[in-house]
Amino acid sequence: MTAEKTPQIVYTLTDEAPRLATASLLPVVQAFGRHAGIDVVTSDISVAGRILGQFPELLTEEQRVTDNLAALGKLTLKPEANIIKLPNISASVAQLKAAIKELQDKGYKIPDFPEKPETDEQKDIRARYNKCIGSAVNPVLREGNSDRRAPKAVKEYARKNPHRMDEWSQASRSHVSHMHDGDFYHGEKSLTLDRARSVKMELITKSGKTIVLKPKVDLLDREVIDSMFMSKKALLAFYEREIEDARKTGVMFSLHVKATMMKVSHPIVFGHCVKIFYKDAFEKHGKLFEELGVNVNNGMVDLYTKIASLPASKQEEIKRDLHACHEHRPELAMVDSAKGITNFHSPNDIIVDASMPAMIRAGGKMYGADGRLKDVKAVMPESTFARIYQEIINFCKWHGAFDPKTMGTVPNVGLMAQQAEEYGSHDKTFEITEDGIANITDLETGEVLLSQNVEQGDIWRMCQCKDAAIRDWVKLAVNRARNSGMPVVFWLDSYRPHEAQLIRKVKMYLHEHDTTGLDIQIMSQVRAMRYTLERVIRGLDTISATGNILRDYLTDLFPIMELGTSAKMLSIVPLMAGGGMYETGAGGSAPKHVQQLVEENHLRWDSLGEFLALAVSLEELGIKNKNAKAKVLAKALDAATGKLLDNGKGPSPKTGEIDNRGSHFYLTLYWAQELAAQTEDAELAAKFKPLAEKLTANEAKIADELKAVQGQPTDIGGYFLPDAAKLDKVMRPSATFNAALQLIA
Ligand SMILES: NC(=O)C1=CN([C@@H]2O[C@H](COP(=O)(O)OP(=O)(O)OC[C@H]3O[C@@H](n4cnc5c(N)ncnc54)[C@H](OP(=O)(O)O)[C@@H]3O)[C@@H](O)[C@H]2O)C=CC1
Ligand SMILES: O=C(O)CCC(=O)C(=O)O
Ligand SMILES: [Mg+2]
Repeated sequence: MTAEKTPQIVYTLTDEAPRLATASLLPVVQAFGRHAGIDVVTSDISVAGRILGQFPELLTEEQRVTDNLAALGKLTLKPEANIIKLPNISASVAQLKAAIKELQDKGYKIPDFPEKPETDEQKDIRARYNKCIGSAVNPVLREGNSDRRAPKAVKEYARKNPHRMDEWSQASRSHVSHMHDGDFYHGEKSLTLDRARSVKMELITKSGKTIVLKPKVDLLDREVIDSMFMSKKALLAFYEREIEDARKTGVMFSLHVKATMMKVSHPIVFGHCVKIFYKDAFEKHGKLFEELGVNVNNGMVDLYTKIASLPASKQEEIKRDLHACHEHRPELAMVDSAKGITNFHSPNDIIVDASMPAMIRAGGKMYGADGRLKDVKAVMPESTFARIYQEIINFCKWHGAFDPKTMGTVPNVGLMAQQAEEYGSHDKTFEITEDGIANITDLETGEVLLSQNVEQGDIWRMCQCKDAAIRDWVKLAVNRARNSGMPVVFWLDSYRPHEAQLIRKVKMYLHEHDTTGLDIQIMSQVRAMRYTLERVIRGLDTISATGNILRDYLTDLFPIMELGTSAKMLSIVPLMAGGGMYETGAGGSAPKHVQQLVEENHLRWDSLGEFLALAVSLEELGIKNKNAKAKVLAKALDAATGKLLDNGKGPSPKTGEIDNRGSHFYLTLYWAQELAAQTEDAELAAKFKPLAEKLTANEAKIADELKAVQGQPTDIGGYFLPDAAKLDKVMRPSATFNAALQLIA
């Protein structure tokens, strides 16, 4: 991004499949945009780029990259912001280490990841790397609340071309297990501030020490703050019970967390489960594991990597002992049964928002080690949100699988602005070192605002939610209700202290709007799910207005049921400062897709989310800058996207059939045809006519050129930092298509 010129649309360069797709789509977008006087500039916020941005002093002049994320974060606070944000990796420690290794191998002199930082220098390095772990991008850029929905054309397409849904049986034994006490829900305390205050978080230990965990947090007037903890004792007892229950009853065991977004608490929650499951082996080898620095909060992959340095016989012994644990444990659900990757391999492999819908779509089943689909106990320790999944499972058992041909749609209006709720909790989450009292205390007056009795090992955290963010969220929900004609349900549980505070604010802020004729209700999550599903099967639509976690969970869950994937969602973040961020889809960066490209030169990534986001971005830009050409581009793009869906020109997962590049070609063809045919702007029509003609005449030839490259391995020169020239060559393999694009260059 250049500082001297104000970019009009910022297109982010991210990771994995979306990064690859960008190499093919962006040149088209830039070429089209130019004719409306729009500069489409890029901003690299990939995990590799973010790592390099942390160590400018260790890099050569050419290697150095600017801190694009910080710059983009600032841009979101300006009214002219117009950002297209593609999904990016929220890195686990294992992924981060792999990225560091790749960069080092490429000659970037960045330091190793310090496992156990001791010196000040190591601590500094670790602190910089910590900024690149987990969900590090989204909370910075999402300076607005979230509006995610399936556009009408997409929903219609799904109704006409329903995806596969596996059957549900009433005899299914699949279920969700969550804690009934001792979790974050159970002991939560919450209040709304009476004025701006600065607070500290401190632990007064039983032995009389005062440990300041967070010296200062500045809070705004009317902000909601929460203090909550998860009891380690209760969590371990819960795991013991559920593991044993799965064994006794003969269902598979699976664990589901969101370790990327809850990047401090959930890895700990995950690690405890692994240690309990393999308790005997951990008891026997615990000391050795400690010496090796094994940390299964990062998954069993960490253990296997670290023991690889041991003599072969010792490794064998450990593996035998781990294996022996399986004899008195239930069968474990697999992430990849062909490769022997279990549910415990890495916390990032079992991200709730993606893993639970996949299980529900598969008739409540997951894969076992033998590659067969089986009933499963889905363990999600935190009760707050786990219950919605049990409710939808109950519903499927009773009513059978959803029917994409007839089911209604469930758009979401999600609270996430200004680091709302869990997003802002990472630097306020602590693993308690000693029994004591955990206080949130006013720095000036010494008043203890919220207090909890905690024990060693408990996870204590504070969440915040700013008043302005809540007010904006209510406004967005009302606007969406008005514009769509759909009822809105706020999924809020009055028994949960944080949400009781929100309910008061929602009721208050609803009065700021004209809600005549609108159907707006507030229900606890379980009731809201039931109510919504009763409508869904009757073909009725219902907007869910939720907090941050359910925003994430529901915007994968419903799209996956309705459309087969969350890639087809329109995902808008109206920024509170007046700008817009247009996210693409609601899912992730599909690492499996990269593997297929490298092995078979086929990219199955569907850029529909990008097409939808781009159309809204262009339209907004047209409205704000009074740029009529941008509006024409937007309208033509929407029409082209509709045509692409109607003609079935989305990518196929199968090598040898149309892939991502093929679908980009068809989008370009239809977009050019629409522009050539429209009558609103004669100049644009004249400009795009030759391109439309050329592409139309060469359709078969280009489609063949794009298919011909498939079926053999290819090289993009890296995983986290692909080689730009190689990427360009792989992602733009049709000479005829590339030459045609020159017509509008
Ligand atoms: N907004 C963001 O930045 C987000 C980032 N992430 C990050 O993405 C990474 C991977 O997450 P994971 O949980 O595996 O989820 P993904 O959404 O990347 O993958 C799950 C599956 O969804 C399908 N899918 C998702 N998007 C598309 C698309 N555009 N086209 C076609 N299929 C698609 C694919 O299924 P199939 O191939 O079977 O068809 C894919 O294997 C993590 O690092 C995670 O943190 C996750 C969510 C949002
Ligand atoms: O920030 C992340 O890691 C993922 C966010 C996500 O899954 C979503 O926004 O749907
Ligand atoms: Mg998500």
